[in-house]
Amino acid sequence: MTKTIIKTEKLCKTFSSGGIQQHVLKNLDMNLIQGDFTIIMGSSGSGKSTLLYAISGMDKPTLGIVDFAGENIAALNNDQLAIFRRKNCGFVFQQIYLLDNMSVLDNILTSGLLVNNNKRELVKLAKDLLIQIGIDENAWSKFPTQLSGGEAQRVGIVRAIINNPKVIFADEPTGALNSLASDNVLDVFTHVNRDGQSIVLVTHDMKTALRGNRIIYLKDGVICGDLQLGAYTENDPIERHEKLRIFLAEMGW
Ligand SMILES: Nc1ncnc2c1ncn2[C@@H]1O[C@H](COP(=O)(O)OP(=O)(O)OP(=O)(O)O)[C@@H](O)[C@H]1O
Repeated sequence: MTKTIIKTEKLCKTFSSGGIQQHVLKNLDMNLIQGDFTIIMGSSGSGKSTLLYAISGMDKPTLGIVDFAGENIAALNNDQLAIFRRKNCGFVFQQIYLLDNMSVLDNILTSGLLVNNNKRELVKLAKDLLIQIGIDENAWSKFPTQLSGGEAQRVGIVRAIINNPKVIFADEPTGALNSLASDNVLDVFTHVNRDGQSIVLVTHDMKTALRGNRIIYLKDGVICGDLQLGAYTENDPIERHEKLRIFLAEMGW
C-alpha cells in the first residue's frame, strides 16, 4: 500500500520586487509517495526550484499547506523550520557546498553530529556509506579541493543521507558533472532509493529523469503532467525511454 510523504494543498508562492508581483506557484496540489524517486521537470522559470524549496522547508510559501509526514511545515517559523529540515530533509545541489578546510569524513560527521551525538556510531555509518558509494578509504582524509567533481558530489550525497532523512531533495545534482561522473552520481541515487529512500529531484536532463519512477511536469506554476514511469533498471528497456520521450513531447518540452 502506498503512503503519502508530502502533500501540498493550494500551494502558492509569490515574489514581489519593485512593486511588481510574480505568482510563481499557483494553487498547486501535489501528493508525493514515500519511497518514490520523483522527478520534477518543466521549462526554465516554470517554478521547479521554487516548488522544491517550498516542500522542503527551505523557503516559506505565500499561501497553502505543505503537509510533510503529517506536519504542516508552511505554518512553522524560521527556527522551527531549521530544526525540521535538519531532522527530516537531505539536500543535494548542483553547487556542492562541502567545507574546504575539513576532510571528507569530517564534512559528513559535522552534518551528522547536528542530529546524533554518538560519534562512534556516526563514524561507522559514514564509512559504510562511503564504501557503498565507491569512495575508498584513501579519500576519507582528503580535502574537498582534492576530489573530482563527481567524487565531491557523491560525498555530498552521503552528507545528505547521514541523518537518515525522510526525503532527499536534489536540484540539478549532476548539472556540473561530465557524463561518467554524472552516471556514478545517478547510480548512488538509484542505490539509496532502492534501499527505500524517498527522493525528489529537479532536472532538465532526460538521462537523469529516467532514474525516477514518476515524472511531474510543471508549466507556469501548475502541474500539467504526471507520468508513472516505473522503476529504473540497469538494462532499461527502450519502451521506458520512449514513454518518457512521448510524455515530454506532449508537454512541449
Ligand atoms: N528569491 C526570488 N526572488 C524573486 N524572484 C524569484 C526568486 N526565486 C525565483 N524567482 C523567480 O521565480 C521564477 C521561477 O523560478 P525557479 O527558479 O523556481 O524556476 P525553475 O523552473 O527552477 O527554473 P530553471 O529551470 O531555470 O532553474 C523565475 O521567474 C524566477 O526569477
